[in-house]
Amino acid sequence: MLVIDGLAKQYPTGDRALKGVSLTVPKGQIMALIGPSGAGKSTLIRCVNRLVEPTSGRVTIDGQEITRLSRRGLRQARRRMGMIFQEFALVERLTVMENVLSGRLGYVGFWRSWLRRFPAADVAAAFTLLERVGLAGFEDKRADALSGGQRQRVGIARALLQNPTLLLVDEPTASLDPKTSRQIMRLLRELCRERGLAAIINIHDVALAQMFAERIVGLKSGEIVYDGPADGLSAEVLTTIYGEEDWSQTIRPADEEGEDAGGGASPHDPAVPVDRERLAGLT
Ligand SMILES: Nc1ncnc2c1ncn2[C@@H]1O[C@H](COP(=O)(O)OP(=O)(O)OP(=O)(O)O)[C@@H](O)[C@H]1O
Repeated sequence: MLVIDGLAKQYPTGDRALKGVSLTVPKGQIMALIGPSGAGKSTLIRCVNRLVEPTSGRVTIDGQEITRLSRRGLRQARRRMGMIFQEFALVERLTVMENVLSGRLGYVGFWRSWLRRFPAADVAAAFTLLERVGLAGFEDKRADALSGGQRQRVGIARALLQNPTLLLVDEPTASLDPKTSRQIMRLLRELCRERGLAAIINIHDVALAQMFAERIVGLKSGEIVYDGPADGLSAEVLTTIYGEEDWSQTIRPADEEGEDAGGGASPHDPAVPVDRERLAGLT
């Protein structure tokens, strides 16, 4: 369980990005964070794992106060927080498998990771995860040869290989087409359910947030102005969050008809033969 209590962030420029945000995200809950540009969504997500240092307030995960940890303690605690970014943050010239295994860097020692020699169990777990995210057969493909949706799947597999209890997801669909965006959101929801993972997803697309998150938190100017169920997002609430607008086209019923429920890789993506022997060299 994640508990955020009175979190505030003032950047050195004077910008007050967060003004005392408090919320609790229970195990297994998917929470979408919405709000206009500059509302503080990214700052909030980054304060949870202290990529951005909060000015004041507390962040606690499963009883451990993250905001009090030393650098070393923080490094260990970050293993439990899987981070998934908009821009995928893959190492382009490395293979899919190598990118996924980099999720274990917080666990294996420096020399092992530098030499990219990972325990056999990690490699086996990475194979299983790649299969789960629909990328079986892509292990040996270079990251820069993948489509946006495939890259995001690699990012998800990498985050899950950490064995996190919480996912921090920053605009996962910002550079994806609408169908791929749905597939990625569905995959995230399924994985959270399967693993009892909590997730905070910073997302601009209100309809997608409504469709895939059970809880929506609306931020405006560093403060929570809505915290409730997805179907509570009325035109009035959206006006409070974003300002006056015609919201009738934005608010959609949570229907997913006509979607591909498999979440697998596109049939147009040629499968790549897996060189298991070469990958065995990583162990
Ligand atoms: N590194 C920084 N230095 C100074 N100010 C910053 C920094 N990062 C963010 N801010 C400011 O903090 C406020 C919140 O920014 P943040 O990026 O968290 O908002 P956001 O809701 O994620 O926006 P967007 O949806 O556009 O990504 C903004 O006023 C922004 O200008």
